[in-house]
Amino acid sequence: MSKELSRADGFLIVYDISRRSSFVFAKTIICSLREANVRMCRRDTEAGLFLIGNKQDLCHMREVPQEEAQKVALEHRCHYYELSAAEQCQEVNDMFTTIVRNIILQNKIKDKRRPSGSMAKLISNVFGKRRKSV
Ligand SMILES: Nc1nc2c(ncn2[C@@H]2O[C@H](COP(=O)(O)OP(=O)(O)OP(=O)(O)O)[C@@H](O)[C@H]2O)c(=O)[nH]1
Repeated sequence: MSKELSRADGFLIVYDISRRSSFVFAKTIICSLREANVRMCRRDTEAGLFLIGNKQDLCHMREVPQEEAQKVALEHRCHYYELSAAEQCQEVNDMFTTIVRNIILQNKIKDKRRPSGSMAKLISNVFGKRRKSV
């Protein structure tokens, strides 16, 4: 995984519910992101993954059952949404708001877990801020 990708707070992986090949590709991406987390021992600080089934308006041509996508999402600790970007503008907005809120919350939790933050606070409490010598 590149440095830029490893710093990401979250990933939105969008597939087309009427094209199974796009779902298969989405699964490949999810697996490689989670494998990278394991390789880097980042289970505690892993990025949020959001699996999104788009083109819900084409459900009469559906090739990916919702239950199957939900199962994959559950297996890989992803949040799951299904919507139509073309017809559900408000749902898309709400989804982005939820995703951003979720990432902010996760970052707060990660910050609390990070020992270096509290160690830095402890050092600054003990020694105070360095003053310039006169
Ligand atoms: N019916 C329907 N079509 C959609 C929806 N969202 C996007 N599309 C159409 O899907 C096509 C691809 O959309 P893009 O925005 O180009 O998405 P992309 O991920 O770049 O897609 P690719 O070009 O296939 O890689 C366009 O013709 C869009 O109009 C949707 O919710 N419903």
